[in-house]
Amino acid sequence: MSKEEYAVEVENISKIYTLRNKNNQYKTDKKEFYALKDVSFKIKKGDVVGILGTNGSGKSTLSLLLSGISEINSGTMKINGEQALIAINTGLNQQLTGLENINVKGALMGLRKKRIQEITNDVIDFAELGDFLYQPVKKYSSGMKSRLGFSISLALNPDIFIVDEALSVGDKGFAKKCMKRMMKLRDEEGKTIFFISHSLSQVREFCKTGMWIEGGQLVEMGDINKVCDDYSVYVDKLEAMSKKEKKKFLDEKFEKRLLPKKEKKGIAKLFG
Ligand SMILES: Nc1ncnc2c1ncn2[C@@H]1O[C@H](COP(=O)(O)OP(=O)(O)OP(=O)(O)O)[C@@H](O)[C@H]1O
Repeated sequence: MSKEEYAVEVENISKIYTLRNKNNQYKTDKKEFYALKDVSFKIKKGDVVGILGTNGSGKSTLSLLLSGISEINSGTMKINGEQALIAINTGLNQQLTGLENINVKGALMGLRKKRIQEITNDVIDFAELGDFLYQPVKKYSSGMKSRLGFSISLALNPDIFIVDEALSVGDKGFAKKCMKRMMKLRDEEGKTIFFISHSLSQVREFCKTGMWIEGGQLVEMGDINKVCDDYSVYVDKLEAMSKKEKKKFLDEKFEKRLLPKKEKKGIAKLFG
């Protein structure tokens, strides 16, 4: 591991996505909005961060940025160490078998044959997929893909793990085994872990720091229990609203995420 105190330092990062308008597919009718806007934080090495937020708030967008799969539109991001994303639908080539996927990933990372063999042995041992490792991934169930993806990321042994709802599709036994392994990463190996889950009890139990993202912005960061408490109050408030009130509230919130025309021109200039 490198000497820096922080595993991740991000300052004012934004991610912009384009939305197509209803009934119209012309370019001029596209809307741009902030999936994330001006998010800043620093995470110390060895911290275990639970990312909370309602549907569409920007959690997965952040996980893709942190893992380097997606690029920021503005701001700065410094990642000190190797990182790996563990998510339901990323990183596996559907046409290749489980074993071929391991080889391709290892080769892309420039690993030696011996290291790839070690990783393969670890995956065979942890994923418990048996003969399915010789089948193309497209023949896997979603739970089996999650087993393979999780096992590959574990075997690669990065400094920073980003876990995005990966456990939600696995069976109970495998989810339990993964949690146990992740606790070991946390307690004995001092890894930095970002953990996205809609299960507040799981997040409270596993994480030290809470990060609440809402409407693409960082609302609160701090002690996990405090952030979970405040987030629960918000969710309860939202649930207590009538359907109409809720729609109005969410629409207004979304309006705030749209890029104003003036700003849009500036961004277009900067990023082509
Ligand atoms: N590739 C994309 N193109 C356009 N919009 C996108 C894309 N990916 C996500 N979005 C939008 O960006 C916003 C943030 O999505 P994101 O997936 O980060 O939310 P989330 O907090 O992970 O939600 P959930 O809890 O439902 O998984 C949403 O409005 C989503 O529709």
